Amino acid sequence: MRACATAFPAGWRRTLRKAFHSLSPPSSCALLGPNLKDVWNPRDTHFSECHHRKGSNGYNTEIFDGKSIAKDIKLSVAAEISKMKSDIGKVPTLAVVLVGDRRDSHTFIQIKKKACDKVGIATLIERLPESCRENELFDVVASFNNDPAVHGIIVQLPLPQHLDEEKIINVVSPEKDVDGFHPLNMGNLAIKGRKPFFVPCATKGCIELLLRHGVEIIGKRAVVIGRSKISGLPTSLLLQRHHATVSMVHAFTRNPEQITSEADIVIADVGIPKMVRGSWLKQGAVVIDMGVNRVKDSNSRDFYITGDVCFDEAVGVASAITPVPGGVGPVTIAMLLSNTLDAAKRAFGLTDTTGYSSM
Ligand SMILES: NC(=O)C1=CN([C@@H]2O[C@H](COP(=O)(O)OP(=O)(O)OC[C@H]3O[C@@H](n4cnc5c(N)ncnc54)[C@H](OP(=O)(O)O)[C@@H]3O)[C@@H](O)[C@H]2O)C=CC1
Ligand SMILES: Nc1nc(=O)c2c([nH]1)NC[C@@H]1CN(c3ccc(C(=O)N[C@@H](CCC(=O)O)C(=O)O)cc3)C=[N+]21
Repeated sequence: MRACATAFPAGWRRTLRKAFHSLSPPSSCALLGPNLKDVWNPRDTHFSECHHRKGSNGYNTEIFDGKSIAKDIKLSVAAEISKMKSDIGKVPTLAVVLVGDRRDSHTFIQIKKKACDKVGIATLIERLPESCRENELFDVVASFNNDPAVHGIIVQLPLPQHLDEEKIINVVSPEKDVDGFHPLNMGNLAIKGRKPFFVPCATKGCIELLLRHGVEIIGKRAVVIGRSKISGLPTSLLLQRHHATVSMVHAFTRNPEQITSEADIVIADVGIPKMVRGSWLKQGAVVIDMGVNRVKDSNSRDFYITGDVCFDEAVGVASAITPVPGGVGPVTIAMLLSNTLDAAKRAFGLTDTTGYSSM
């Protein structure tokens, strides 16, 4: 803590100290319920409609529909916000910080803003130039931390190279950290029995897809390919809290296909288009493809979106797979809305949660 704090200016040290003192949610934290189980059951779990595709071997693969699950979650978030508005005259507010001009980041922010507008979440978007100094970014985050009218804060990643991502994530108030990237939230996710304020949205999206389709996780072998803080690492942590036996594959893993081919559940979060081949999968495995990669079409000047898994090869081998687009992505956005609603409920002293934020 001391080594970390000395790197910040005086005002920031105060903010940090305040954040660290108010951090650890008590184990009886009402938001997450007094007797948190390590298995997270979304309140409205119901099994989604099935779509199938037949492989060349005649084996059917179920295609999980992320869009319809996202729609369902958004409807229940919108209904709660509408009730909140009529009961107390307030709505949740999400603050978004966007640094630089990355096209993909602008697209993601547009998607998030549109989704917020639809369910009644107010947004404040702060755009900073690519060249902005670390202190300017700290100041923006601090002003959102200190503003009681702001309930959730996200700093869109990746940041330009000269900015230290970890330092900036550290100063987002953990109670407003709807991305769930703050080390306190990540640490509490890692430790059995502890309750993070928020779980990262893509991770929740991934587990929600499994639960809604009745995929058994307890005791299963799961492999997560990728260990980023945005999705690979927290997804492995949440899977272990659901009692899966989890292996991690990363850039230094030798023979990844040997590990994936023994897994009941394969989660790909690498950022390499179609890296996971059909031959990497066990017959009957459930595959969650978190990759969202923009690839140039060889026949035109257009780009198309594809996942980390070779979808056509996986059909006929996997028992189920998420498509890209239309799989984890839309559920991730829905989870951001749900986390923001929960942040506002906490701030307003409304303890009932949507059931999507806790475990
Ligand atoms: N659907 C959604 O909601 C979301 C989708 N994404 C998508 O997920 C993908 C990954 O994004 P992100 O996690 O931010 O990426 P990062 O670049 O932060 O992380 C990539 C991870 O993949 C690992 N990796 C890289 N090359 C290999 C390889 N050859 N074999 C095995 N592992 C490898 C890296 O390992 P190492 O740690 O050793 O470097 C690293 O852990 C992207 O396509 C992104 O768009 C991301 C977030 C949300
Ligand atoms: N602070 C922060 N939080 C994040 O959660 C975060 C981030 N930074 N940086 C980038 C990654 C990526 N990510 C995605 C979210 C939704 C879709 C999504 O909606 N995908 C659609 C397609 C989107 C499109 O058309 O481009 C789909 O898969 O169907 C994808 C990727 C969140 N991330």
